[in-house]
Order: sequence, then C-alpha cells, then structure tokens
Amino acid sequence: MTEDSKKKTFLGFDFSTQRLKAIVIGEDFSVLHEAEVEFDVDLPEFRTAGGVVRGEGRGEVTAPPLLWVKALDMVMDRLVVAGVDFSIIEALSGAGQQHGSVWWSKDAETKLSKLSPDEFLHTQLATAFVCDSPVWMDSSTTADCKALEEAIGAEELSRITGSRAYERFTGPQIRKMFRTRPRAYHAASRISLVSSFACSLLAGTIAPIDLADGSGMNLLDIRTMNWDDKALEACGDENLATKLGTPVPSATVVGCISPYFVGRYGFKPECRVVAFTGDNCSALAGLRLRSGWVGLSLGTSDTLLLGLQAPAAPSAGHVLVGPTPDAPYMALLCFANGSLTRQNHRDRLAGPSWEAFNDLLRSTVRGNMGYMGIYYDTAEIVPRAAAGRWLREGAGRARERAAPQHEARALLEGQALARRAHAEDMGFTLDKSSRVIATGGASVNKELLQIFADVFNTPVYVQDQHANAALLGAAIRAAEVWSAVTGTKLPGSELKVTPVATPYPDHDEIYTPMLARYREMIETIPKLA
Ligand SMILES: Nc1ncnc2c1ncn2[C@@H]1O[C@H](COP(=O)(O)OP(=O)(O)OP(=O)(O)O)[C@@H](O)[C@H]1O
Ligand SMILES: O=C(CO)[C@@H](O)[C@H](O)CO
Repeated sequence: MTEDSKKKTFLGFDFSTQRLKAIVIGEDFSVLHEAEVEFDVDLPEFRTAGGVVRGEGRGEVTAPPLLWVKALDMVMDRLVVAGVDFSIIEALSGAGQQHGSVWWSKDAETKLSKLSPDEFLHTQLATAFVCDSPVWMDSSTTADCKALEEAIGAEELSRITGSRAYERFTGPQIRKMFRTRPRAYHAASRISLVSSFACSLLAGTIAPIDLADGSGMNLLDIRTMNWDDKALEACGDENLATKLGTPVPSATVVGCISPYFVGRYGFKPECRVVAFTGDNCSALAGLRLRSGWVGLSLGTSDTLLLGLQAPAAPSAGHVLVGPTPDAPYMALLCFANGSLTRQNHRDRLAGPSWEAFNDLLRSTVRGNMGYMGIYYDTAEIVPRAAAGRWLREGAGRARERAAPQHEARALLEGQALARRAHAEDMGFTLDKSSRVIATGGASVNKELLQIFADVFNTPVYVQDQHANAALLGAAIRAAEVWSAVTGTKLPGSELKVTPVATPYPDHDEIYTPMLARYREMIETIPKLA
C-alpha cells in the first residue's frame, strides 16, 4: 500500500472529571477504537473520589496533575491493547474539564522537550508542577470574585468576558493563589488550563490556551480575543500575561506530536496536534447543533449548551467564544450537581444499579404525588448555594426523607425543573421546532430523558455515533482542522440523531405548576453570599 492510499485516522481525548477517555475515528467519522481510564478505580494511589480531592478549606476541590499524566500513560497502553495503528493517525485533539488550572514549574518546558520514550511520562514529569490543580468544583474563591467584580464592575466584567465572576473560573482561582500562596504563584513559570496542559503533553511543549476554553476564565475579552488588562491586573501581577501565554483560535495546529509518542507508540512525526479545548466547547463541536437545538450534557456536571452568532453579557450563566466557525459564540449554563449526585442517591435509595433505580422511578407517577426535592451534594453553581438537601410533600410540608421511589423521582424531577427554570432566566427559549440533544454518561438513561422531555415540553434526541459528544467532538475537530490545513477533502458524515423521549400530552398540567413550585422553593434555600 502506498502512503497516500492508506486509511487516515484521527485521535481524540477527553480529560474529564472522573476519567480520561480516548477515541480513534476514521475518515467518515466512524468510531474505530476506544479506551478509558477511571481515576478512582484505575489509579487508587491518588486517593480521589469522583476524580477530585476535597481540601481542608471550605469549598476547596483540587486534583493532582500527575494523576492526569499517569492516566495518559495508561490510556495509551490500553489503545495499544485495542489494536490501534498509531502510524496512520493524521491529527489529534482533545477536550478537558473547564476552568481548572495547571501550574508548571520552571524546568517543565525543558522536561517536556526532552522526554525519553523508554520511560513513563509520569516518572519524567514528577516534579513538573508546583501545586495541585484547583478544578471546576472548587467554590472557595467568593472573596476573589467579589474583588474582581468590584475592580471592574459586575456588568462590565460580564460584557467584557461573557460572565460575571464565578468561583470556579480561572481568574478568581489565580487571584486566590496569588493572595494566599504567593510562593506557588511565583514558582510557576506558566499556567495552563486542563485542556492546554493535556495538549502540552502530546505536543512536547507548553501549548497555548484556546479562545473557547480561555473564555471560561473571567480574563479574556470575548470581542477582541485578547486578555483584558484590567482583569489580569485584578487577579495577579505584571507577569500574569506571560504565565498565560497568547491565546489562539480553537482551530489552530499547535505543532506536531512530541518525539516521545513517535518513539514509544509509532506515531508518524508529522501527526498534527490541534489545540485542545474545554469539554463543553468540544461537546458543542461534536453535537453540531442546528438553530433551535439545545445541547444537554449529562456528565459529572449537567450543562445546557447553545450556539450563538454574537456575543452577549448575561447576568447569569456564561457566553464563551465558540469552538468552530459555525458557532462563533456559545451560551453555557452549568449545574454542579449532575451525575455524581444522581449516582450517590441511586446508591442510597436503590444500591449500585441504574436498573433498580429506574424501577423505583417506574413505580411512581409523573408529578410524584406532589413530592419535590432539591439535592445538592456539592455546592451548586446555579443558583449559588452550599450543599444541602430539601424535600417537600404535596401539601408543601418539609420532610427529612420519603419512600425511596418518591425520593428518586423528586431528585430527577427537581433537577429537570431547575435546568428549565434557570435556562428560561438566561433567555434559552424553546418552541415547537426545538429539540434537546442529550449527551454524556447519563444520556443512556431513557427514564431520565423522559423526565427532561416532559419538563422541557420538547423531544429529546441522542446522537447515533456516540454517547459522548465531547470525546467525539475532539476527534472530529482534529479531522476537520487537518482537512482545512492540508486541503484534503474528507468524506466526513452528517451526524445523525434519534428521538428517545417525547413529551406526554399531559406534561403541561403536571409540570407547569411544579415549575412555579420549584421557583418558590428555590427562593427559600440559603444562597452563598
Ligand atoms: N444508566 C445511567 N443512568 C444514569 N447515569 C449514568 C448511567 N450510566 C452512567 N451514568 C453516569 O454517568 C457519569 C459519567 O458521565 P461522563 O463520563 O459523561 O462524566 P465526565 O465526563 O467524567 O464528567 P464531566 O464531563 O462533567 O467532566 C457517572 O457519574 C454515572 O453516574
Ligand atoms: O464547570 C463546568 C462548565 O462551566 C463543567 O461542566 C466542567 O467543564 C466539567 O465538565
């Protein structure tokens, strides 16, 4: 076979909260191979729970960057076992949990450029980081958010960066590091996002932050596409811009693959590395939403995603720079209590089986005989509230607990009502032509999607190719950017979606009054200052 007639394949990674996933797709975007590493199970030595470590300070949540490095060694070995031919991979890209920051030590860049293919990455990069990485679940920076909003003005900050100040956003996290751990701040030569850090491992050099993930930092001007000087000044010192580097469009080839991967796995040296981006940005790219379609990502967090043609200044939620030319901007609403909270309560109410949990749901009626619940196992982002649990029965009386089937339905109906109420507040409007396209770990659960269909009064679809749009989106972005830069046409494929849940005719009777009850109930729970 001549070089040109060989098949071309593309590799995507998703460095998400609980696991690292990898996928190889063909020229028609069909899935050829997959592998994953679950942090808690496969790398128990890091002692994570749900991929993170809860710190001693209130709201502190971090992850050790070496966990992600070691997971990359492991997932690569699993791809080898799966039979991947690395020599025909033309390009790769990836997604990462958003907002988390990786703090590189002074000699990290040299270490990255001199990796020996005979040793694991994690042994060679053991001293490449100055501290653990604060991640998106961290809610310890309220004081820094206040200071940033005071310095710039809350509305002005939202107009410039697309978001008011949020605890998990990287700017407030950097400000906290600068204020409380100045030695770590000054010891770091560069600061990456999880996405650009992961890209750096593959590229063998510190990779730039891409504009889409970069707009989840409260530091980027989403119109000029440059760091905003006032925001930088409010969060760090005069070296902050250098530590961050210059952001690049998401569709940028940042270089060729590091010689480490050529020597160790047989990649061709010219395999292109396309800038990595945030997981939600990558999901938007993978879902290829048409006008009026809303993405619903059901991962560790639940997020709602929408492509936008122009920037906006939301009073809640976020506007980010979009990851692809068809979506120059995107709207994002993130709920911290998603799959992990569902999973905790599944374990409590039904044991470790989703089937058993779904049996509980099936044994109750829609509307749950008036039971309603709000379950926050971790501090919630929308609305900003501390962990807690609130349950009410039909007459409105508060209850400590209820029968398992009522609690199971109260949890899911409460989550779906919250998604709808806060989406409406942000201006996400749904009409007869709308569709919700679900993705992420929990999108395989049809009982759950039925509740979303009824509460949103909108049919819910899933993508045929893969249940994880962030992962698929990473490989598709690699393929599309490679195709554009090399001028090689790829057959590609239309991404197909299938309906899995349509609203029942009585959805309005049941859920419109419940939406009003949710709005009233949410007013009564204590909010974070
Ligand atoms: N049948 C099911 N029903 C409901 N939830 C499920 C089901 N199967 C898996 N899940 C949930 O999917 C979750 C993992 O989803 P996913 O892999 O998309 O998360 P993640 O990528 O780590 O998170 P994030 O994208 O927020 O960083 C698990 O927490 C699990 O509870
Ligand atoms: O914080 C957010 C989005 O703003 C989470 O969705 C993370 O990206 C983890 O998936």
